[in-house]
Amino acid sequence: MPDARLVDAKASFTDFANILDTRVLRALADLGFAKPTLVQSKAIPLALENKDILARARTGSGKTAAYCIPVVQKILNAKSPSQDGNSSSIRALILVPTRELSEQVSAHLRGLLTYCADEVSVCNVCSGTTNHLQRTLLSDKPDLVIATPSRALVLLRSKALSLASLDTLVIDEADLILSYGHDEDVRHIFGDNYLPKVFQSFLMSATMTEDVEALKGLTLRSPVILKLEEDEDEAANLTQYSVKCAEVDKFLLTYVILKLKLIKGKCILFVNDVERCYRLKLFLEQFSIKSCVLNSELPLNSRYHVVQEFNKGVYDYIIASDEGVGKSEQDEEDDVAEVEEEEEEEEFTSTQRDTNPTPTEEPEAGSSRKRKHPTAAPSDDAEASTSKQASKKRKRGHKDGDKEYGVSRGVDFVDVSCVINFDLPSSSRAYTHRVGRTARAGRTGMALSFVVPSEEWGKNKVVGRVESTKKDEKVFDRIEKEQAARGSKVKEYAFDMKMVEAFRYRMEDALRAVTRSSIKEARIKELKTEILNSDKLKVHFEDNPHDLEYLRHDKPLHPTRIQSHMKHIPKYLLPKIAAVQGEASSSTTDDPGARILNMLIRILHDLGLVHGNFEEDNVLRKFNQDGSSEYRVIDWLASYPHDTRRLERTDGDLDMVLSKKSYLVYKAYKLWHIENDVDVEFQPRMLPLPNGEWTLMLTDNASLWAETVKNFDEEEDSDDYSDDEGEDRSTVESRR
Ligand SMILES: Nc1ncnc2c1ncn2[C@@H]1O[C@H](COP(=O)(O)OP(=O)(O)OP(=O)(O)O)[C@@H](O)[C@H]1O
Repeated sequence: MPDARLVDAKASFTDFANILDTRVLRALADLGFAKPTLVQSKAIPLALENKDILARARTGSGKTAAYCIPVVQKILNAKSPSQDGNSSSIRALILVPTRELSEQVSAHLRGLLTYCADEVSVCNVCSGTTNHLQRTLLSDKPDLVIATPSRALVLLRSKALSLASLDTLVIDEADLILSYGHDEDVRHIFGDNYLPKVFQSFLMSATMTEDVEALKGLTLRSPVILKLEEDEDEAANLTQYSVKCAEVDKFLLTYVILKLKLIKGKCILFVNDVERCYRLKLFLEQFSIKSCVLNSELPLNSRYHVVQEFNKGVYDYIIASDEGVGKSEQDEEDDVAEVEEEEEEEEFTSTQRDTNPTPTEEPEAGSSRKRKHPTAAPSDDAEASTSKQASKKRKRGHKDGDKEYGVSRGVDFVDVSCVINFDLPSSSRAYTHRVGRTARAGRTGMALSFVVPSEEWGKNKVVGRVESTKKDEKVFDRIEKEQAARGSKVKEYAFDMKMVEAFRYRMEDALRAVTRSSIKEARIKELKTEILNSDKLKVHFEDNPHDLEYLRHDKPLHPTRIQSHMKHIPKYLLPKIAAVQGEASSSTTDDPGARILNMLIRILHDLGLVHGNFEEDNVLRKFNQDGSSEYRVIDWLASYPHDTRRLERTDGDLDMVLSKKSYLVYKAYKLWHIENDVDVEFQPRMLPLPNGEWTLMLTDNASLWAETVKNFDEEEDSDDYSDDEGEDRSTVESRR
C-alpha cells in the first residue's frame, strides 16, 4: 500500500465503475488496490477522455497503474462488440528505459488482466526471448507492446513491429529514458514516420528535467499536466544521512554497520561499477556477511530473479551498481554548469541579451496541436542549451554491458529499510532515484551516503584511486541543494569513531585479502554461474517454478582465503551490555523478574568468559551478532519459571557449570556449522544435560544434539576444552 498521503482518501476504485470494466475492478481488488493514489485518481478519468497527460509524481506514488489501467480499459473499449473492434492490431506501446522495468510493467499488466487475458494480449519484447520468437509473437499483433526505445527501433526498422494503428503511447520514467542512451533511438522513433498522425500520449516522470521537456515537445499535444508536488511531510518518511570519510573508511563503516546489525532489515548498497560490486561482496564475505550482486553483466533472468527473491525476503543485502547512468547524468550536470558559466560570460559581454527569459511552465491549453518535429531547429536559449548538452552527450557514446540495465530507477524493491550509497552517485538525479528505493509504499526508510572529501581522494593504496568518487563533494553540494528544495535535509551522521576504530585492524586485514585478481576471478565465476542459471536451467525452472527457491544468488564466491576468525566479532570489540554493568545494583532488587533477568544477563556475560581458545567462537558473541537474540533468550527463559530454581541453585558454582555448558554449546555450534557449511540463525533453547544440569542449545538438529549429549559422559571429566577445528571435523567425519 503506498504512503497514505499519496492515496486519494476521498476516492475508491468503485467510484470508477462507470468508466472501468468490472473485470479490471475485480483484478484491482485482487491486487489489494482499494483506493487509488492521487496520481491514479487524477490521471485515469482524464486519460479515458483521451487527453494527453504529463504526470510528475514522486517515486513510489503508483504511476505504473495510473497509465496501465486506462490503457487496458481503452483496449477493452476498442474491442467491445459495440465498437466492432475485433481486428487485431498493436494499439498501445509502452516505452520504458530498462529491461528490469519492462518485466515489472508486464507483471503489473498480467495482474490487471487476470479476468480478461483472453481479450487483451501483451508482448514484452525485452523479455530475453529469442528474436525469432518475438517476431512470431508480434506477427500476431498483440494489443499492447512493452519495449525499450532501442528494442522498439530495431523491430520497427526490421518491420517486425508496426505502429500504424497505434492509439496510445506511454513513456514511463520519462526523466530517465534519454539518460539511458536512448536519445537517438527516441528521435528516430518519432522522426522516421513510424507513428500515426493522431494518438494519445502519456509521459510519466518522477522529476521534471530537460529530458522530459524535450520529450514533451516531441510527443504531447495540449497535455494536462499533473504535478503532484512533494511537501515537507511527504518527504518525512525518508531520513537521509551522509558521512564524510576516506575511501577506506567506507569499508570500515559498512563492516561495522552490517556486522553489528545497526540497520535492521533489508538494505541496498549502491556502488558505481561492476568491479566495486565484487570488491564489496568479497570484502563482506570475509566476515561471513552474505550478499547478492546486481549489475549489468548478469543475465536479465538472474537480475530479475534476484530482485524477486529480495522482495520476498530471501536476501537481506543487495550490492547494486548503476554504472552507466549516473556518469552521463554527471556529465549532463557538469554540462549545465559549463553552459551556465558560458552563458554568464556571454551575459557579461553582451548588452543585447534578453534578460527576461520566457517562463518554463506555460498554460498548455492554447498551445499548438502539432507534435514538434524532432529535428526542428532550437527556437530559444533553453533549447540551444539543451542541444549543446545533447550533442556533448551523444559524443560520449554508450557504455559496455547491457545498456538497458537499471535497478536504481523505477524498480519496485519492496520493504527496503536502508539505501547505502557506498559510492556516491555522480548526479543528484541519480541520488533521488536511488534513495527512492526505500521509504516506499508508506514505510519509513533511511539513506546513508558516503562522501569522500577531495583531500582524501586517491590516498589509499589498497583500494586505489576510485575515479567515480573524485567529484563527490561537488555532487554532494548539488544533492543537498536539490533535497533542500524538496524540503528535505541530508543530516551528517556521527559515528562513535572510538568504537569504530577498534574494528579497523580486521577491516584492513579483510581488505588486503580482496585483491584485484580475486575480484576478477569472482566476477568470472559469478557470471558463469548466472549464465548457467539463466540459460541451461531456464527450461527446468519454467516447468518446476518451485525449484527456483533452491537457486540462490548470495553464495560465497570464495576466490580468496577466508579467515574463519573474521566471522565473529571478538568480545572486546562488542559494545558493552548495559545490564551487565548494572548487575550489582539490580541483583539486590526485590523484583523477581528483574532478578531473573539480571542473572540471565550475567550468565550470558559469563558465557563469554570461557577458556582462552574459545575467545574467537564463543556463544555470547554469536548472540550479539543478532542484536536482539539476548533478549530472545531472556524472553524465553522468563517464560520457563522452573529454570529459575535451577539457575539459582547453580549460581554458587556458576563459573564451573557454565564453562562446561559453554563448551557443549560451542561444540554443538561448531559441529552444526562444519557439517552444514552454513551460518545458522540460532534459536536458543534450554535443554537438560544427563548430569541434571541445563544448558543452552543453539540448534534444532535433534540428532546432533543427541550426539552431543551422548559424548557428554566421556567428556565430563576431561579438562581439555581446546578449540581444535581438526578434532571437530574428524568427529563429523566419523559420524558420517
Ligand atoms: N492504489 C494502490 N493501492 C495499493 N497499492 C498500490 C496502489 N498503486 C500502486 N500501488 C503499489 O505501490 C508501489 C509503487 O507503485 P509504482 O511502482 O507504480 O510507483 P511509481 O510511481 O511508478 O514509482 P517509481 O517512480 O519509483 O517507479 C507498488 O508496489 C504498487 O503495487
